[in-house]
Amino acid sequence: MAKQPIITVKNLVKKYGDFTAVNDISFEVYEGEIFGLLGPNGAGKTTTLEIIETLRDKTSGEIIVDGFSIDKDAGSIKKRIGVQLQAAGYYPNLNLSELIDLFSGLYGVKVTALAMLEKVSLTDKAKAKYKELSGGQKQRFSIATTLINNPRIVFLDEPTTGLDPQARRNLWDLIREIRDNGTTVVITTHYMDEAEILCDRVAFVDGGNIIGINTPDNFIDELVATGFEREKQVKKANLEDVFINKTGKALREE
Ligand SMILES: Nc1ncnc2c1ncn2[C@@H]1O[C@H](COP(=O)(O)OP(=O)(O)OP(=O)(O)O)[C@@H](O)[C@H]1O
Repeated sequence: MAKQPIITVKNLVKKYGDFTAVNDISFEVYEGEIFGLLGPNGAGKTTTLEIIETLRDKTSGEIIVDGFSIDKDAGSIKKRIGVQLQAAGYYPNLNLSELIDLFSGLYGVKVTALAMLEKVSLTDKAKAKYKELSGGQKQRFSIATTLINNPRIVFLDEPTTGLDPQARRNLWDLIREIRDNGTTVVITTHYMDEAEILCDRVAFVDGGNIIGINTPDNFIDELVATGFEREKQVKKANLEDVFINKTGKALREE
């Protein structure tokens, strides 16, 4: 079946004064995939995401999200996407359940707070405040808030930064589940192991340019075909394998 683009970015440019942060990039995200934007600090990933999310103005270019043009119909795009809020948006006196109720009210949709928390395995924290959560729980809660309006696409900006190996794996499972339930996922990450395992396709961004888009497998095969060979790994496991082996796969956040 032909892949259907759900996001089309054409010749996107973003300048901050004289500085060009995004330099005429074009790419498509296909419906139902996990698409990764990878690149060093300052490459332009967050700027690109926030323009697609309608949170930042572009300098020029064209963006279509789920059939809607960002120039003509940003409101329809907002309704169809899920975006992680900055932690500052989580009113400190409300518990998780109350926060979900508040957000669903703002979106004008009816959801059951416990059902949303169930999706991210946080029902036992329904009465807890955001600040009382561990790093992994905070990320899971933040992902739950992106799902409230039953979006067609969710955007996750470095969702696993700072998490321990168990929480990271748990979040990968959650992100795959979101994709398998029919929601397209756009993610940024600095972890290449994560992108290789999780993303269906990735784009490398550097200095405001896209320097390649492909599946992780094809990228690796292309490099190997040039004669590249990684230094031989003499050991069959690494320290992370030891960590997981000794501490188990279960989440340690209670
Ligand atoms: N509001 C702004 N005003 C001026 N320059 C900005 C602004 N926002 C971002 N930039 C610059 O644009 C460039 C791209 O920033 P951006 O945050 O998009 O990078 P990034 O790829 O997401 O980086 P990171 O991996 O560090 O999050 C950087 O050089 C940054 O300093």
